[in-house]
Amino acid sequence: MSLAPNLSELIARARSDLRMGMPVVLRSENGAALAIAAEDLSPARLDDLRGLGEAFLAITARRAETLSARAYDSDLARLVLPDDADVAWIEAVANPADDLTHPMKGPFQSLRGGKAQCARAAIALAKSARLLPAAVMVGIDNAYELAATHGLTLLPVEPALPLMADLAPLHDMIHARVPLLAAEKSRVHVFRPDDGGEEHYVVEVGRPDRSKPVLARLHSACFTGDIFGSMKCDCGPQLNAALAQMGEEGEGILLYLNQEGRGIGHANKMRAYSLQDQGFDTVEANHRLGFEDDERDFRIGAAILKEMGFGGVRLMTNNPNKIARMEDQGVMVTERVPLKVGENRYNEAYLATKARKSGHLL
Ligand SMILES: Nc1nc2c(ncn2[C@@H]2O[C@H](COP(=O)(O)OP(=O)(O)OP(=O)(O)O)[C@@H](O)[C@H]2O)c(=O)[nH]1
Ligand SMILES: [Zn+2]
Repeated sequence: MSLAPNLSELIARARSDLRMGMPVVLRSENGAALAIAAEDLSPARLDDLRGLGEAFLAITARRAETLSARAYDSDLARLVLPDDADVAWIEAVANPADDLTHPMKGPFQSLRGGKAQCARAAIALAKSARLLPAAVMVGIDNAYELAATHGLTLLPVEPALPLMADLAPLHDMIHARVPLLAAEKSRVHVFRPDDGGEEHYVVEVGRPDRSKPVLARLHSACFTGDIFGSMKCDCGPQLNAALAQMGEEGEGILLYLNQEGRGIGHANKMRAYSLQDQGFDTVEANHRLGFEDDERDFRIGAAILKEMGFGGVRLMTNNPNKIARMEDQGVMVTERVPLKVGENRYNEAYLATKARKSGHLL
């Protein structure tokens, strides 16, 4: 019956359940598990979960590396919860905030041997909910009964994992004229994905010819830089400079992609900033939190450009990875237009790290 949620809707539901601190039931071919995001876990929920069996904490291999814990499942580790582990223990393992003041965490016992699919799904869901990539879990036998009794979302893991990795189709929901200071003849488009994920925005300056490469910027959201004028990065000046050049040329396409913090979300970016205050650089901070250097999905940018009818771009960027990803996805980059603005004494080390570790062009 069409009233029941389909797989993509179940994934969206599981994502928001985790975000609210609710447990979800994950069912894979070799066993089921109950999972709760490690972030904001209440003591009562932890007690209930522990009452169901041997609990463990799933973290990414990146976080395990910092903790010197064994990651037998290659991309993730499943740490056995010691008998006396409480919410504070879980917080300290999942969240690197106090790694320096309390460096002696562990030793940890990691689970090994197969059966990591549910943990993999829990971490993928936590990442897509923009939470810390860590989940408290317990293996269960009675997945259907538990989900039905407690009204929990039940997600089949084998079909869900590839669907989560796929790019959901995006649709141009609405566009309207919005005169901008930098470019009066502008329209703002709202693109919404099918999967209940983030919307993305496009500023179309003028009416660019679809048959020629268009001056384009793929800008990843940076709330602190774009809105508040943070000097920790160069995002605000880059956004303004891109719009100014499009205004001068009379046409261009600015994609404003909701991939805050290189795709880790705003709260996690602020956690990364706090680690940077402790002396870690931008890449190390991401790793300590359990993320890769860059968690953005540039397929979104290419899909929006293609949907709007553009096959080629003159891309305003210093990031060679953006160019490579556009070309992988069939959007030709005929020219790189450098965008070097906004360097200041607060962001010089950040920009130097991006050049040294992430291949950004100076
Ligand atoms: N995780 C994390 N994200 C950051 C940090 N500083 C800035 N960001 C994010 O980095 C992204 C920068 O986006 P862009 O300016 O589009 O991309 P870029 O890779 O710098 O490439 P170009 O600007 O095109 O050269 C934004 O999503 C910011 O929110 C940081 O220290 N940590
Ligand atoms: Zn920024």
